[in-house]
Amino acid sequence: MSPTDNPTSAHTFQVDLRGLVDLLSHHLYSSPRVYLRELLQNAVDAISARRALDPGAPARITVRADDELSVTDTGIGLTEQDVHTFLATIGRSSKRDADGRLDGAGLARARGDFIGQFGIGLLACFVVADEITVVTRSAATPDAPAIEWRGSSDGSYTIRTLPASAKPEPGTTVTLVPRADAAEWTRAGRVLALARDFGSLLRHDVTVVDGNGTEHRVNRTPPWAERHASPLARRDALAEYCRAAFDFTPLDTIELDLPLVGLRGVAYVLPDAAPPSRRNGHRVHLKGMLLSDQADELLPDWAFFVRCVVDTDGLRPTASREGLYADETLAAVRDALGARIRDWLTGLSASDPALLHRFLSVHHLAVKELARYDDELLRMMLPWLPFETTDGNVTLDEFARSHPAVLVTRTVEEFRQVAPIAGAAGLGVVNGGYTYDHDLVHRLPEIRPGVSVSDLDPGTVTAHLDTVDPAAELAANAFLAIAREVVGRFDCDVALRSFHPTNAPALLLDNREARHERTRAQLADEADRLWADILGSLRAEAPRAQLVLNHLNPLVRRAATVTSRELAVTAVEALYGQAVLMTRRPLKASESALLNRSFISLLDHAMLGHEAGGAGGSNGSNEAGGAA
Ligand SMILES: Nc1ncnc2c1ncn2[C@@H]1O[C@H](COP(=O)(O)OP(=O)(O)OP(=O)(O)O)[C@@H](O)[C@H]1O
Repeated sequence: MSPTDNPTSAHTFQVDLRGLVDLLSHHLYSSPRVYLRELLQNAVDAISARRALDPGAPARITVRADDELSVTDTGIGLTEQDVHTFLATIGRSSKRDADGRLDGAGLARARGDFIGQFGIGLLACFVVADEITVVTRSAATPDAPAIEWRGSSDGSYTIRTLPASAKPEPGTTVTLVPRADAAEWTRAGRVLALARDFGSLLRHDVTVVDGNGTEHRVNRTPPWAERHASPLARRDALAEYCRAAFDFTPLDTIELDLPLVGLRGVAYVLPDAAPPSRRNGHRVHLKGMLLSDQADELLPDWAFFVRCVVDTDGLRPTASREGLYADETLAAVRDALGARIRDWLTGLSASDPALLHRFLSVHHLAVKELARYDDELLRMMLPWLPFETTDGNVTLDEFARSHPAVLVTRTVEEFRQVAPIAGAAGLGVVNGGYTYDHDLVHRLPEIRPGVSVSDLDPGTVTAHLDTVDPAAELAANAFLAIAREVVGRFDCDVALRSFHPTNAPALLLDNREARHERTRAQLADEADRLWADILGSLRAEAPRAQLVLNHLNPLVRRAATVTSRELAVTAVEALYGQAVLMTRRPLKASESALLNRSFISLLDHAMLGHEAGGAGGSNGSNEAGGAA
């Protein structure tokens, strides 16, 4: 059989409109409410098209909400041919060039002048109504008659010519009668709220007329596009807009202006701490029409502390028109807005440090968390973040100016114990015990190359404490020997130094590595052969802990001259025990036993002394005893 015996025939796709509307309403649009946005948008586009021909043409949109809903515009209108070509052909739009392609000049034109571009918007009306009526008269072809088109959700439509008197002026009225299950979307109150939400920044007059004939103005010029009597009045007007749109009073307002994409608006700084995980919805308007109030892709993630409202001509909507299309333009806009907010932050340090501090007092934890992963933010903010230091609560920059060798503790306890003494000895210590702080302080040299940062270790502190004079050291020698013997059992050295505050008798310098090394060594001693070898091979020369006795402290001076060995041992145990307690680290069993023992001995000694004193004698008998 030859191919000609079986001829091919051409067919056209059939579209099941009900299926398409179902698809749109369940999968493309988030809610039936979008029907009003599509109607307003078509009206705006029609006015833009008419004004391109006649710049003085009227520009009014009137929404009537009664038993039925209608939207009337003074736009370009349609001829019968236009109705067949554009209105009744799904996917066809007058807002692209004749070739109708979604690229090249046609798309550029659609994006430049109009909000719509896909040719599916009108279908959104079928989400709330089974029939749409369009009465229209063309402004481009003034002698063309007025046309009435009735489209049904089953895919059929009728068209008829009307007498000129039925529509004396050019423009279009779209009317729909809601289905019973969708009536709530076309009630006057709801329509006004929707119109204000979607259309508050539309650039042509929009009015909603309710069932009583009362007119409600929908849109206004945004405060950033208005002139104000003074910068303060401008700021107030912007803040007022924030209260109305977002329901909070901003800490500050940052004006946004990117002429290349026709974008203007404001970033509002949140007055309360927001977890960075909570992404802020920004309000994005496209040629005045609200595209989304949840657009989180407009700003870089780190800018979680602002909420924006912007109106732009240059960004693309997705087909649902509820989000921004992710293209290079959006990426460039995000970078540019990020740069603007960063400029605000850095500018604040010079122009309004008080505000910067207010900002950081609210957002510093979140800023710190992000700065660990975001190098840019780290560079920008680290010098400004408040840290607890031996100079009080200061920024790292301030701190590093007086202490180019920054020391940082690993725990809050270490800081509490060492800071007063290290501070008095002229050392600069930062509390690295709070979440993120230790990591962040260590990154300071990346942005301040002259600064060094190291973890606080016992040797550094001891080296900065004043040595005592040799004669005093010699006089205390016997006591120090007993002290070394007692605390040596805890892998601890003893040193005698002079330091402030004088009411601190002793300081236990101990760091985590040293503690871990000692625990490991202890395990090695207790372990069986195999494990002892393995643990032994890991042995490192870790610094021992150090008990530094304060020669300026009267109690220590007295203890150093005690002649009774027993009392000297008790004194060392008590001093060591108290110093361990001051570190606030958990006590080992042997340390608890030592504390108990020293407490009981001291009590015993005090009572003995009391009795001896009460009997008129001395406590010399005890000093003579001596054996431990
Ligand atoms: N109020 C109106 N005045 C004049 N023409 C209109 C009006 N409403 C719709 N049209 C015509 O009908 C066409 C289809 O409208 P529809 O809303 O379906 O798509 P669109 O606005 O072109 O694109 P989109 O799907 O992106 O909204 C429009 O391109 C326009 O030519």
